Amino acid sequence: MIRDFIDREEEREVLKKEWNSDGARLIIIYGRRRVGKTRLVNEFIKGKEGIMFFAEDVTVQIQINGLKAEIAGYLNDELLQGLTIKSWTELFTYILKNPPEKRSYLIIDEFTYLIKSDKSILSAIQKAWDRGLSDSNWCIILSGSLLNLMSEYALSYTSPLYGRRTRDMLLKPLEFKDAKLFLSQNEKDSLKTYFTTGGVPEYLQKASEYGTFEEFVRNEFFSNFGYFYREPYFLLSQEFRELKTYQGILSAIAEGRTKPSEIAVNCGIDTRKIYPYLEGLIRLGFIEKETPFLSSQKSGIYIIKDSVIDFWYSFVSTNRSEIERGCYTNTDFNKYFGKKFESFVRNEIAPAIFPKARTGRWWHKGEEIDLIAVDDNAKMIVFAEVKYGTKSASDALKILKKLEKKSEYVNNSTKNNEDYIQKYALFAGEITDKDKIMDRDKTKGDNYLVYDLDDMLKYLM
Ligand SMILES: Nc1ncnc2c1ncn2[C@@H]1O[C@H](COP(=O)(O)OP(=O)(O)OP(=O)(O)O)[C@@H](O)[C@H]1O
Repeated sequence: MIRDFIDREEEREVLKKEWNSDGARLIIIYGRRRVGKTRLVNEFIKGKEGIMFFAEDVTVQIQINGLKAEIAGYLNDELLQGLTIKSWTELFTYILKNPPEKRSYLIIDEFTYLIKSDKSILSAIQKAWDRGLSDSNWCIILSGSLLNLMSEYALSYTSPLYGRRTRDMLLKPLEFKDAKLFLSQNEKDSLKTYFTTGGVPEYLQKASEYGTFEEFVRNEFFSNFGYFYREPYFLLSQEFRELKTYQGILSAIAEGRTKPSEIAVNCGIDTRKIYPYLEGLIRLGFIEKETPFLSSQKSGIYIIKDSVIDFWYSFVSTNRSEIERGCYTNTDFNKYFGKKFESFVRNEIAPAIFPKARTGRWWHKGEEIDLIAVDDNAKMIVFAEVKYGTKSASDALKILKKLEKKSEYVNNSTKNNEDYIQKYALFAGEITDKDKIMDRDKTKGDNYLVYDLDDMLKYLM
């Protein structure tokens, strides 16, 4: 079933503007596998004319013949149909000399398969572009999911396409407010599913087949035949050759070893040599480097950003023999959800509640604050604690008082917030008798802020 197209309004707007601009356009769309690049392009071309070419991992000559046939068909060009074309330069020279009369799209999906077979396609496009293709009616879109190849050959400063492309677009996974539209689970289960799949449309589609989170992970992660059982292997093996090192890195981080030196030990390599591997995983969007907010500290820790990778390395990779035997029965994911809930609040809820603030996590010498939001215009700083579970009003008050005390460390270590209004917030999954909180300590007025999941989700509407 093809479901209704969800969100991507900004991206569609950008593509529309490109289409309506004068002259040829050269757009590069990239993003992780399954994120929706092909679907976005398919939505964009509705009601327009042109060529959509799906590149395959085959020989160069087959790739050239394939694109040639598509172009000849679209331009109704029998001469081109009969020509023997042996190189990308020949084909793009032909395209340059025979432009379409009206605005037309030329989309190459999985462009990285062409780069992989023969890098001369890049200079062939560049030369044609410089010799006049840039004045034609073509709106060219090159889309790719092998992110290391896209970064190195299509996007970098040294790429022949650099300076020619009119737009590049990194397609990111959807945020929760859109991701949940795929699912028919209740709000809590939808959030758990989101913490497991991230906002990757194809994964959400898979999850939409299940009414509960529990049913979904049991069938699709913790089963030999599940969709996700081998997915991380597939994703990594498409991008890298030294699979063992990358797997070692992801296992180490999932187990909480987040410093480069700890990760390197886990992989059995020298700390200095770990950085290129970490960079490769950052390019894929699988991990990210985090440094403490409001600090000049450059060295940071590495955390897993991609939820499927995180969940898989947290639960599947370490329990494979039980899963293979069909007897894995874990249902306690609270520690994992706690971690994901924190980043969800930092990345999606805090920007919705404090849209003008800079936000981040702070830590220093064993002390940690889950979220700090600094609004320089309003001269306000909000310190926040994030708790996934259920808290009572009296727990909440204790947490907020402790947080207020802890915030002094930040003031002491950064020494620049003295004249800012300071507020203290608790974000919790559920808060029983929430209304009592303000009554407990009238002196605090609205400097104490409390949000449960229902409050938070209202900000996403
Ligand atoms: N915004 C969206 N709304 C609804 N469904 C979507 C959306 N984006 C993608 N999908 C669906 O998710 C699935 C994966 O999308 P798509 O094939 O476009 O991803 P892709 O990035 O091109 O993947 P790959 O790089 O692996 O080829 C498809 O079934 C598609 O219809």
